[in-house]
Amino acid sequence: METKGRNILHVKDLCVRVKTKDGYMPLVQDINFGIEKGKVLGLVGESGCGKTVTSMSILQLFNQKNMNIQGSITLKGRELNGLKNNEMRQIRGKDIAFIMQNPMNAFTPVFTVGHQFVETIRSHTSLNKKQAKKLAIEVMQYVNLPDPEKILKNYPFQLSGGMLQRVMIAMAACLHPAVIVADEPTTALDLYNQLLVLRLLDRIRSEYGTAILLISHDLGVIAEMADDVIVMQNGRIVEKANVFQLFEHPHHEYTKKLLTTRPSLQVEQQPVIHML
Ligand SMILES: Nc1ncnc2c1ncn2[C@@H]1O[C@H](COP(=O)(O)OP(=O)(O)OP(=O)(O)O)[C@@H](O)[C@H]1O
Repeated sequence: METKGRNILHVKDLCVRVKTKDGYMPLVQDINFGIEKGKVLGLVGESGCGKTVTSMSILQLFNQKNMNIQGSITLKGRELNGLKNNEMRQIRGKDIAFIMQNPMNAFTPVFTVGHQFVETIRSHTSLNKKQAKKLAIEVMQYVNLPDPEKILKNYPFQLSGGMLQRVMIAMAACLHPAVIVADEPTTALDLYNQLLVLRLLDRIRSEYGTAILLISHDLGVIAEMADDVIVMQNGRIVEKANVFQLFEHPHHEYTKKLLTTRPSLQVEQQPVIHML
């Protein structure tokens, strides 16, 4: 999990501190992990343990005036930590995509889904509007979204959460990023849409070799999807292991406690969904 050479994404000694009136306060510390091409790394831990802070730091989404990020975050060997906003904008979406819990937050309410999809494609490619729209439709067909032309004409609020999440995944997938950071991508969805989204992510991983950092509090999702898992508690990694090892022989007391509350989603026991 940590051999830097094979890792597409490598995080070393990450420490994130927030500025307060009493000085800097650590939110996450000593975070070390790597993800190889085509692999899924699960990140689990209770609410507030630092999962989102870790993912936002990887994507350099924090305002550097309030947040101090130390350590190294390399994507295909390139250091991301400390890059300027305009440099990160070139990388986000193209080389590393972010899928967040609430897809509504990913879209601007005042523009149509199509406008936002096409502009995202155009900001990373030399395609003109017509070509970008064609690509958007192709990718939406790839993720089995019904009637892509109609969806593109909709505003975000006109689509269901599940539909919007799949559009966001289509947007994330269309530029074949090396890494997808998916922060609780299924939490806001009903079971049917959870399954669709997980299968889509798995398809993108297997077809494009995309590495996925999958953040979830749902150990059922992690068990289905992840190759390796890291467990966080109070801003630190307390355990790292292969998924089978973690579920069968958890070492840390906190991991054992998490596993006793294990739910929920048994993907293989669900009816087959004919979409992929
Ligand atoms: N922008 C911020 N400024 C100050 N503190 C923050 C900020 N973002 C997160 N925190 C704090 O950092 C800690 C970790 O939060 P984080 O959102 O990473 O947790 P999480 O594991 O993702 O939780 P959840 O599962 O509920 O999303 C929490 O104590 C949170 O209050």
